[in-house]
Amino acid sequence: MKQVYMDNAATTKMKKEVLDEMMPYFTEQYGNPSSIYRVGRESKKAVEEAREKVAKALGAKAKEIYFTSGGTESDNWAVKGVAYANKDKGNHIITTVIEHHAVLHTCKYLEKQGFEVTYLGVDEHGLIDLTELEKAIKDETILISIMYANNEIGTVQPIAEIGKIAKAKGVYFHTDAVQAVGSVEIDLENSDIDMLSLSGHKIYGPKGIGALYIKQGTKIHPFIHGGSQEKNRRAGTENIAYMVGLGKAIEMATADIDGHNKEIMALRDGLIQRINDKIDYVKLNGHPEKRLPGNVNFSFEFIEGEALLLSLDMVGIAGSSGSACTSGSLDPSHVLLAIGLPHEIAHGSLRLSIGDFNSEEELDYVVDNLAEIVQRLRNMSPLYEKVKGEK
Ligand SMILES: Cc1ncc(COP(=O)(O)O)c(C=O)c1O
Ligand code: FES
Repeated sequence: MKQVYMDNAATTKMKKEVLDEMMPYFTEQYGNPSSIYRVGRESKKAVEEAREKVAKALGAKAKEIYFTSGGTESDNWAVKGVAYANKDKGNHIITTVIEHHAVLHTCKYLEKQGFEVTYLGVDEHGLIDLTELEKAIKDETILISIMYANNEIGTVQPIAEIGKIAKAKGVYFHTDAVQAVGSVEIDLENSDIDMLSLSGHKIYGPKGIGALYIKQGTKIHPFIHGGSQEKNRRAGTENIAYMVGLGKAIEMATADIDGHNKEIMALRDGLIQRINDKIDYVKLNGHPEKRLPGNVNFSFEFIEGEALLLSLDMVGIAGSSGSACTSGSLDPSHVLLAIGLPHEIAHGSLRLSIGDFNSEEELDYVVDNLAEIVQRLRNMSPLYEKVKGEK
């Protein structure tokens, strides 16, 4: 059966070029970077070259890049690390209600440890209000953590403006850029971002590797205690092959962001257009313009997301939904509720995230099948029959 993978925001298929660069570090190049003999020195060199690549892709200095096990660890480190290191200054953190759980659950944990957290709301498109942010800052505020782009609805926040506000008030600014890297130009040297999280598996690199950018001079605690790796801040023998993979993946993902976005956006806009044309009672979630190039998120009235996903899977299409059944909790997505969707509409949502391996022809297959499935499911819905009858 045909397989169409449209869940690139969940994870991406690793590129062959990335795997090729990683391979020698599993076998011949096995040295410990901390050792002084040749195989060790070669590993050290590979790690530092990978760090350079990550730094270059983000306009940062190599010494400001710390390898981690992924986006989740980077977020945990940034938020907890700054909170604990700056307790003498204050105990207040500002974030948003639409963050990834890696930030939200970390903040919930910190609340139990005596920190106070303000969760900013968002408008119907998923954007925060800058005036509200400014008003939320108080003398005790030590950190603002706001994601660059949202993983579910793709909305891109006004990061430069947030950075300016944070800097003017002398508050650290962390951004979770796991979904943004490779899709937006990032120039850290000329930004007011103090910490930035990224992850390998969202940019055609391996899973289980990521990085945290920590601007020089930022007061932050180490995350893992032990050996002297990562400048005494994140101990443990380096996962060299994966670091090399992340270096290659980010180099490829940022080589031509504009050109790449044009291609992906053409596919995305075509998909949005065709869904709007072919299916009624639909709503595009997220910002009409300020959104990630590959993100498509629709709500379909009179539909259960779970039934939709299972039916799509039966014809080989992989997408995702903010519905309870896929998130493992009873509530629908906190992001869809935060943009004001009623429960029943949030339940009927579908995210299709387009990536480098998708083609125009695949989109035709998706739209044709989606239209058919939606109609079939709606024909089983008494509510839909009632609304149709009234029309
Ligand atoms: C916005 C965002 N932050 C953090 C993460 C977590 O990254 P990782 O899977 O590398 O731990 C993800 C991925 O699910 C994400 O989309
Ligand atoms: S769609 Fe699965 S619980 Fe509603």
